Amino acid sequence: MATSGSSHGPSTDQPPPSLPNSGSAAGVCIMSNAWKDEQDPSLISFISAFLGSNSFRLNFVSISPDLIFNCGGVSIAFVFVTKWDDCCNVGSIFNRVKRLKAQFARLYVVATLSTKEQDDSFMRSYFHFSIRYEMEFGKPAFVLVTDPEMGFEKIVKISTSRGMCKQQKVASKVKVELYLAIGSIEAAAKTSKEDILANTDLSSDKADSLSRDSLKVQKVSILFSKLLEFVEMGSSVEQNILVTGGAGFIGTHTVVQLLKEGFKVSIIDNLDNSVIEAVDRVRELVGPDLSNKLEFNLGDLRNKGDIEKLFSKQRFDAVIHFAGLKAVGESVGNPRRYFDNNLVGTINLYEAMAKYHCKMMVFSSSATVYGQPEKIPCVEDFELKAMNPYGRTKLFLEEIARDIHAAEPEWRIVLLRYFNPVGAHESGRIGEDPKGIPNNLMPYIQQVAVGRLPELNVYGHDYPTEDGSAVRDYIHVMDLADGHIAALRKLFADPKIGCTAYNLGTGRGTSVLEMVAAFEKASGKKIPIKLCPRRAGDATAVYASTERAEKELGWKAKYGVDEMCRDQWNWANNNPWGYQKKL
Ligand SMILES: O=c1ccn([C@@H]2O[C@H](COP(=O)(O)OP(=O)(O)O[C@H]3O[C@H](CO)[C@H](O)[C@H](O)[C@H]3O)[C@@H](O)[C@H]2O)c(=O)[nH]1
Repeated sequence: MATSGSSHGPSTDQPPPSLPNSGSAAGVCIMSNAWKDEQDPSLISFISAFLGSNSFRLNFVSISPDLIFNCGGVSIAFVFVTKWDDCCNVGSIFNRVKRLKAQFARLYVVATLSTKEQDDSFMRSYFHFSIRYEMEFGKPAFVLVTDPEMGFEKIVKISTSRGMCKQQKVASKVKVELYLAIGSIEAAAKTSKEDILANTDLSSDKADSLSRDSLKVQKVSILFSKLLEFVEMGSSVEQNILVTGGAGFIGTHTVVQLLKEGFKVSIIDNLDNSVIEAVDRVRELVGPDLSNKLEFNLGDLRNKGDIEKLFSKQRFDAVIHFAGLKAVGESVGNPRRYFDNNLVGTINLYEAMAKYHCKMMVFSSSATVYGQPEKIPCVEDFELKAMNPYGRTKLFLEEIARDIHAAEPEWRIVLLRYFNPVGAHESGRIGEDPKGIPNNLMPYIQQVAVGRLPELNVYGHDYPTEDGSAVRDYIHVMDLADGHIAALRKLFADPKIGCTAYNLGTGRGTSVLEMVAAFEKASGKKIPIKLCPRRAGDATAVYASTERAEKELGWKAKYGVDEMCRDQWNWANNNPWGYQKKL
């Protein structure tokens, strides 16, 4: 198409414009094959070139939304309703939206309603059908567009008014730019027609139609560049994460990382095995600005009212579910307490999540679900079995998660099977602080080192291992915390995640005696030991296959045993009595 070399006249031959800040690999745009087939091919090739020039990879696949943008692990889905016919297609539109709403936390329905009648009819239907199709106001966001080529103005306005945009400033800047852009297009369109007439012998009508075509392309290009900015803004919108048991050992370390990664966090914890001082220290570690994004709620998952209170006042994008009891020995003596806490609490949580359409969960499972593994390393698809009531709660909860997902496939659940979490935050301000005599190896060693306990009982010195003591896969709690961030990003990014288990371990086995030696080296303290018979139910050697987590979550443990012992000692040395001032 010729515009006679005009430098400012729009032309379909011009390369698509670039976004000002688009760096390399801005993200992925997935376009529905069906949607693509309904559009004019020139529009699709324009969009494709445009996205390409802005470092967006465009893939055409069969998907239910029309477009999905994924930037930085956040998926934003768009559906375009271009034909509104209130006598025929309303039910199918709302049905489709209902289905997609359950699958995408960020879904926008862009409805083109060019006449007042269509607009009125839409409003009537929206309120009429909202209960039947489980619409809540603003969820999903319906973006009503009167000028199909200028939908972005509405998108920004509506998203701003609904508080979706993190930075109002950004939204208003975009709006100003948009108005400037509209003005410049109009100016460009006029110039273009004059240029065509001045530089060619085309008729006025032909020049008119050419300039209209090119105007259309330019409008589309503006729409898309703004859509992309919106998507980028959307990806920086704070996601709100509910962390159950967030005051505990793994919880506090994960909350620090979540806040540092830009998430907003609400903790619910009954402080059964933790103290509020741990949350105060998390606040101190992240500083006042990030601390403002952390909320603590004293509550118990067994109490439905506590959960309801939480969900009814804010929307959560996902839940990381740590809350639960974890002492093997105690569970043998009091299984009902374990079933009540771990099972009932989790079932209540699922109910509230379903009611409030929050269907993404990262669940704290455990390597305990492998029982006594027949082979090592443990691979996620090994047969599962439990050895004690605590282990059974983890196994049941994994099964419950799989059943829920099988019945309602829109759920996305990641089951993280922790191996042996140890270590502490490098600051030495937060760490593990079990109540009573510790059951686990490292807290026990730590208490011997600070003089709280006289010696370590080494359970088993006749195992068929190099030094006769049992072998485990110890993992630094900060690596574990990062594993949760990776799992969360995976949940947001991958609609096909389903219900998937991942091992979080290092893939390396260390014996009890090697661990004692490493701690002695890190602390400079002698740890007196007593060789004792094997502990009932202990496996000889357990360590993880880390392949699936590496491949699918892009996560790998960074720290070795020396760093684990260094940080554990730093915590113990600075807090010999844990979070208590003194005993
Ligand atoms: O005072 C102690 C405590 C432990 N050990 C030994 O140290 C090793 C590690 O024991 P932990 O109790 O620290 O950890 P476990 O491997 O037994 O269990 C941990 O990992 C399991 C999964 O493998 C479950 O998740 C469980 O909840 C969790 O505590 C075992 O050989 C144990 O016998 C001692 O010798 N002395």
